[in-house]
Amino acid sequence: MSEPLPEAQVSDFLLNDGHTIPAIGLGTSELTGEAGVEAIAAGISNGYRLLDTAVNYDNEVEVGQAVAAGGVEREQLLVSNKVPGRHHGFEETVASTQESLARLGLDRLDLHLIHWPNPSVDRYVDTWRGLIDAQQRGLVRSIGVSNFTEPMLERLIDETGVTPAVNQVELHPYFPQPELLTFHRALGIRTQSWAPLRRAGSLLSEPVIIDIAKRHEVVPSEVVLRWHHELGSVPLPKSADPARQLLNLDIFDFALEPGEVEAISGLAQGRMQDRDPNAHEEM
Ligand SMILES: NC(=O)C1=CN([C@@H]2O[C@H](COP(=O)(O)OP(=O)(O)OC[C@H]3O[C@@H](n4cnc5c(N)ncnc54)[C@H](OP(=O)(O)O)[C@@H]3O)[C@@H](O)[C@H]2O)C=CC1
Ligand SMILES: O=C(O)C(=O)[C@@H](O)[C@H](O)C(=O)CO
Repeated sequence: MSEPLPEAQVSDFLLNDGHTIPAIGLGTSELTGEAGVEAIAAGISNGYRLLDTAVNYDNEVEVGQAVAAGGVEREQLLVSNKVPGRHHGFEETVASTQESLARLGLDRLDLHLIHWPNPSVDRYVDTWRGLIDAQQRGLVRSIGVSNFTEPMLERLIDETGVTPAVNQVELHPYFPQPELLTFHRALGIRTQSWAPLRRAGSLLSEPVIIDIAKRHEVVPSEVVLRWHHELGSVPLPKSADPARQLLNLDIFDFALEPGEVEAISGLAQGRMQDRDPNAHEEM
């Protein structure tokens, strides 16, 4: 097993609720079974202190086992989960959170998100009230959302008075979402990036990214993940491979010039797939 990074190399961001969050996390979708436990435990050993999961990843048990076996104090780890669409509703959300804690073998989630707004169902405000209640009961430390648009965020705040700490959204150089990030900054909402490497397809072969990587003597994936950091977002790269997990963590010993950040954002071409939250819904 590779040597874990010194703690100092994974900096933290402040959330609007006064808590902090690591500046990078390990995405865990598709990390299931024994191999999933090993990959997530390797991530913890390699230095990840934020684990991103979801009820719908069917790996809460594996995440819990990795946390138990990862060799790091529980208080040093942030476990982040997501409420699925089929559990939307006030009572349903509280019950869902308690069931998740049982599967994870934890007494608290550090961050809990509404996974998708599902606007046609129109229960995301009730679900948000459920997360507020779960937080007040001490079941969850920080609460947030995922795949929410500006109007949806405004509605949550107008109707409940509670601003999400986080909005986790599809974000990568092909889909830089500058307006949404500006909106988040104005409201003090921390952005998290899902698919931050856009699943490591053509993005890592883009000439502009290769050139910037050569200039900084790093590799393209490090440039892309540093781009997220420069934008103030928390990328959640998923990797089952311990060497690539370590590589993805190694983004805190160089910085991109503003012109480089702008050039990378200039690769914008659209969403990765039909995941517009105004239309795409998941139960
Ligand atoms: N809130 C939401 O609706 C969503 C949340 N998410 C979250 O975001 C996480 C990350 O998103 P995901 O869709 O997995 O996509 P990513 O952009 O993280 O890409 C993951 C893919 O890239 C490969 N990879 C990882 N690191 C490298 C590297 N350094 N060089 C080359 N290839 C690499 C991985 O392969 P390998 O494992 O072999 O390294 C994997 O195939 C998810 O795991 C999940 O936690 C994702 C989608 C939606
Ligand atoms: O992985 C997640 O969290 C999801 O919500 C997925 O369903 C995601 O939207 C997806 O399917 C990406 O291909």
